[in-house]
Amino acid sequence: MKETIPEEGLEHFDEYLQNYSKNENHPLKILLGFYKGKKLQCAKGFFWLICQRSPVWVTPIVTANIIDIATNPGKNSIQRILFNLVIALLFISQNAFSNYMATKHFSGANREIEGSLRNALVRKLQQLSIMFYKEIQSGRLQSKVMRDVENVQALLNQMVRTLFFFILDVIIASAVTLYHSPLVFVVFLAAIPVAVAGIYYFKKPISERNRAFRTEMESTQGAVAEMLEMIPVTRAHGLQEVEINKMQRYLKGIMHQGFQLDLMNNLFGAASWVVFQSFQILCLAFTGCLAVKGKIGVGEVVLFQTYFTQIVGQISTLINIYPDLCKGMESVRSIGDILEEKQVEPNHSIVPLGDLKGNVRFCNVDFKYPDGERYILKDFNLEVKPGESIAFAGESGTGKSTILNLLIGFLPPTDGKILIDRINMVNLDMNEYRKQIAVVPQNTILFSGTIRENITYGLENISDDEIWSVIHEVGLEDLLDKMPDGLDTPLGEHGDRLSGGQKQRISIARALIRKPKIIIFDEATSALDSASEKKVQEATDHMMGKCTTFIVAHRLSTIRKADRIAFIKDGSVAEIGSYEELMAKKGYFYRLKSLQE
Ligand SMILES: Nc1ncnc2c1ncn2[C@@H]1O[C@H](COP(=O)(O)OP(=O)(O)OP(=O)(O)O)[C@@H](O)[C@H]1O
Repeated sequence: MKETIPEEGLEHFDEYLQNYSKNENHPLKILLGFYKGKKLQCAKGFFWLICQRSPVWVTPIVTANIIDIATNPGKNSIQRILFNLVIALLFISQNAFSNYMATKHFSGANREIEGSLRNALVRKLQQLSIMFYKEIQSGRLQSKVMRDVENVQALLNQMVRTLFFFILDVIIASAVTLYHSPLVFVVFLAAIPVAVAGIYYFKKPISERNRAFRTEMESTQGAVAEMLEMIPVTRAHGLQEVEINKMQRYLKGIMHQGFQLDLMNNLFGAASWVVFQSFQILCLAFTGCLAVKGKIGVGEVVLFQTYFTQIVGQISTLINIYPDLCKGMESVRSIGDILEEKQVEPNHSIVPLGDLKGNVRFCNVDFKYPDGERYILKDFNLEVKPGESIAFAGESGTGKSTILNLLIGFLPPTDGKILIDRINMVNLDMNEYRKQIAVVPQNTILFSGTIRENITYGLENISDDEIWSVIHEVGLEDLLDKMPDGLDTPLGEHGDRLSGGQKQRISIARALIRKPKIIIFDEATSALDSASEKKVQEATDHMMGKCTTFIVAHRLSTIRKADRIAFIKDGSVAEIGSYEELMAKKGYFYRLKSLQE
C-alpha cells in the first residue's frame, strides 16, 4: 500500500513565525498552532482514533456480560453469550483498518509539520546576518534543524494518541462506572488528583534536567563539528591526544547530565508505578467487598477492575512519556531560538537598482564590531568609478577585509553611508545587488558537487563554451585534462581532492562566469604558486577595466596593475594613488613594499 502526504507544500514560514511570537513561552500553544489549517484532517484522524480505541471500551462490557451470564445461567444463555461474542469480534476486527486510517491522517499532518518546521528553519538561517554565524557554532545549528525537529515530531505523534486515548478512556470508563455504581466512581476520581500532584511535583526538575541535557548535547555537537574540521591541523601537529581530551570534557558533561536526567525520569516513573499499583489493588479489594455484600455482581467487579486498569495504564503511560513530552517542549523552545532570532540581515528594497553600473562611494563611514572596543574604520571616504580597479593595502588588522564586507553588505556601517550607483545601500534590495557582483573570498568554499556545478553555482542555462572560457581565463585546463569526467567530475566534500591553488582558481572561475559589474577579490591569490598566480593575475588584469574591481592582497606586487591603491591606516585612507605614484612618494606604501623585498 503506498500513500502520499497531501501536498500542501512546506511553505508555512510566516505562519510559524507568527505562531512563535503570538504564543511566546507557551510551547503547548505553539504546538497546537502548528495544526492551523489542518482541522479537517485532524477531525478525520480523531474519528478513526475513536474507532481504533472502541474495542478497549467494549470488551470489558462484553466480558462482564459473559461472566454474569455464566454465573447466573438462564434461558437463552448460549445465544446471549454468542451475541456478545459477535459484538466484541466486530469491534476488534475493525481495529487494524481504523488504526491505519488514523495513522494516515495524523502521520501525514505531523510529517508535514516536521518538514515545514525544517523548511522554516532553513529559510530563517538564510536570512540571518553573517555576524550571527560568527557567534554560533554550526554544529549547534545542525542539532536544532535535525534533532530538535525530530523531538517535536515525536512529541506531536505521542501527544495526539496518548492524550486523546487518555481523555477518551477516562470519559468512557467514568460514564460506565457512574452508571453502574456511583460509589466506585468516587474511588476512580481519587486517582486523578494523585496523578496531577505527581506531575506537578516532578515537572520543574524534569524540565530543568532536560534543558541542561539539551544544552550539553548542542555544545558537544558543535565541538564534534569543530573537531572534524580541525582534523588535518590536529594530525599535522600530532595533537590527537589534546583533541581527545578536549572532547572527553564534553562527553563527560553529557554523561553527567544524561545520568541526572535518567535518575529523575526513573524516580518519577517508579514513584507513579508504586502509587497506581496500590490504587489498583485497593480498588479490587473494595469492589470485591461490594460483591460479597451483594451490592454489585461478579461481572461488574471484572468490569470495574478492567476499566480501572485501563485508566491506571493510561496514567502510567502519560507519566512515562512525560519526560519525553518535556524533551519535546524543550525542543520547541530551542527551535524558537532561531525562528525568533532578531539578527536578520536588513533588506529594505525601497529603491530599484536596475542594471548596476559599478559606482561605489563610501561617505564618512565609521565601523565598529558589535562586540569590539575600537572603531575599525573612522570617517572613511572613498569614491570608485565604474570600471575602476582599486586595491587596498595596509598592515595586518587595519580593516581591509572589513571594508570588503561592508561593500558586500555583510556588515552595516555604524555611521555614514555607502552609495551604490548613488543609491544608499540600505535602501537596496540586497539580492538584486548581489546578483550583479561577485566575490572571491579569502577562504575558498567549494561543495561536494561536480566542477561544473561548483563553477556555475546557482546559475542556470550556462553553456559549456561559457564555462570553458572562464576555465581558460583562470588557467584550469591542465586540471580538467586530468579529470576522468571532465567538467562533470565530482570534487568530493569541500573539494578536498584539489590543491589549494586549484580550489582558488575554481572560486575565481565561479566569480568570473557571473559577468559581474563589481568584483571583489579578498587575497584571492594568496594560496597560489608563482605559475598559477601569474595565470590568475592575468585573469584579474583582464577583469580590470571590464568592471569595478576591489582587491585586497598581501603580496603588494599583485596589485601593481590596479588603477589606484588605497593605503589604510588608523581606519581611513592614509595614501591613495597608482603604484608608481605611491612608490615615488616614498610614504607608507613604499615602506611596506620595501619590507617585503
Ligand atoms: N567579528 C569580529 N569581531 C570583533 N573584531 C573583529 C571581528 N572581525 C575582525 N575583527 C577585528 O577587526 C580588525 C580588522 O580586521 P580585518 O580582517 O578587516 O583586517 P585586515 O586588514 O583585512 O587584516 P589582514 O590583512 O590580516 O587580513 C582586526 O583588528 C580584527 O581583529
